[in-house]
Amino acid sequence: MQTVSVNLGPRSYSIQIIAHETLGWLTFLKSALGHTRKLFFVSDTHTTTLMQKLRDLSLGAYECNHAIIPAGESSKSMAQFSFLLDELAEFGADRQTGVVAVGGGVIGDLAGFAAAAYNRGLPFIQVPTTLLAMVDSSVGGKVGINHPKGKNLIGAFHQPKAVWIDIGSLVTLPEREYLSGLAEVVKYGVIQDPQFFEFLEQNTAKILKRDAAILRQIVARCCRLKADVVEKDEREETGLRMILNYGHTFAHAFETVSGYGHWLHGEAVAAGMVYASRLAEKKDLIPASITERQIKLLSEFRLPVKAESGWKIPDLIEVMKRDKKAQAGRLRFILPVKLGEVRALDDVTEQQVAEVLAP
Ligand SMILES: NC(=O)c1ccc[n+]([C@@H]2O[C@H](COP(=O)([O-])OP(=O)(O)OC[C@H]3O[C@@H](n4cnc5c(N)ncnc54)[C@H](O)[C@@H]3O)[C@@H](O)[C@H]2O)c1
Ligand SMILES: O=C(O)C(=O)C[C@@H](O)[C@H](O)[C@H](O)COP(=O)(O)O
Ligand SMILES: [Zn+2]
Repeated sequence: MQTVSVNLGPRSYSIQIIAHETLGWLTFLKSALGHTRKLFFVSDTHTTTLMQKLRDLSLGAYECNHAIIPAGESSKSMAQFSFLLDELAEFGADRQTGVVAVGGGVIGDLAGFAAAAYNRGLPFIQVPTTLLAMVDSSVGGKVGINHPKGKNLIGAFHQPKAVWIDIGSLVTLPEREYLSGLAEVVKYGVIQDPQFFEFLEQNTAKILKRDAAILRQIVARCCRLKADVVEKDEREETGLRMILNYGHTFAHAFETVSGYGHWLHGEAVAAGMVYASRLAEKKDLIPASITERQIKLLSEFRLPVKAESGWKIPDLIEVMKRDKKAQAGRLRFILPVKLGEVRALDDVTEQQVAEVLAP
C-alpha cells in the first residue's frame, strides 16, 4: 500500500493506493469518518458491482443506502443532483452521514456536489475507478455539475475526508476511457514535471498494456503533483491552481459546443493542450518542438490532437468567454513557457485564438 498525504490543515486527508485489496476498507473508513453511523454510496450503472462490494463490507459497521446514476457525462446535471438530494433526505441523512462516491469523475463530481450542498456539507469519500479520476478528479475538492452554457459552471470546493484508490479496478475500464485518463497524466508532465514527461515517453508500450507497476507509479506521482498545487492554492485564489487547467479553456469549449459526452473529457484536454501549446508558440514563449513532443506522445496514446472540423470558431470563443479563469470577458490561458512550466496569460486576443484553431 502507498499513501499520499494532502496537507490542508483541518481539511487534510490521505490517499490510499492499493491493488486488488479490500482488507483495510473498514479501518480506512473508521479513520476517515470517525463517529459516522450511516453511509450513502453513489455509483453509476457500470460501477455498481464495485460499489456493492464495498457497501457489503461496510454493512456490519454502518447503516448503508445507495443510489445508482446513469453512466456518462450527461449525468453531471441538475436533474441527477436533485435526485441525489431527494435520496439523501429519504435516507434521513444527518450531518455525520458519509457520502461514498464509487466511479469515475462524473460520479465523484456529482456525488461530491450533493455532499457539499446537503445539510451544508456531509463528509465525503472518493473511490475513483477510472484512471482519470485516480490521477485527477478525486483529489483537490472541485465538485460540481455542467450547465448547457458551460462545463462545471455550477459547483463548490468540498474536500474529501479520504481517497481509496484500488488500481485493480482499472482492469475492467474500457480502452477509450483508459486513454482519456492518459491525457490528464500527460498534462502533469507539461505543467510541472519534465522528468515525468520523459518517463511517459520512454514507457508508452507498458503504459498502453496497463502494466501494474507502472500504473502504481503514475497514479502516485500524479496525486503527489496535484496535491502539491492544491496545498498551496486550495480554492484557486492565488492563481497557482489554474495551472491544472492547462488545455482546459479549449477542452471545455469543445465539450460544451459538441454536447457533453460526444468527446470524453480527456480527449478534449488532449486536443486542448495542443492548441494551448500552439498559442504559446504564437506568443514566442516556446519553440514548435515542445508542441511536437506533446503531439507525438498524445498520438501514441491514440488521443485526438485536433478539433473536429464542424465546430464553429466563433461558437468556441463565445464559450471560452464564460471560462472560470476569464475576468471581465477577458480570456485567460495557461501556456507552457518550457516543458514542465506553465504561466497564466491574459493578453491573448480572440484573433490569435481563431488563428490557432483555423484548420
Ligand atoms: N473535479 C476535478 O478536479 C476533475 C478533474 C478532472 C476531470 N473532472 C471531470 O471528470 C469527468 C470525467 O471523468 P471520467 O473520465 O472518470 O468519466 P466517467 O466518470 O464518465 O467514467 C467513464 C466511464 O467508465 C465507466 N467506468 C468507471 N469505472 C469503471 C471501471 N472500473 N470499469 C468499467 N467501467 C468503468 C463509467 O461508468 C463511465 O461509463 C468529467 O466530467 C470531468 O469534467 C473533474
Ligand atoms: O483541479 C483542478 O483545479 C483542475 O483544473 C483539474 C482539471 O483537470 C479538471 O478538469 C477541473 O474540473 C476543471 O475545473 P474548472 O474549474 O475549469 O471547471
Ligand atoms: Zn480536466
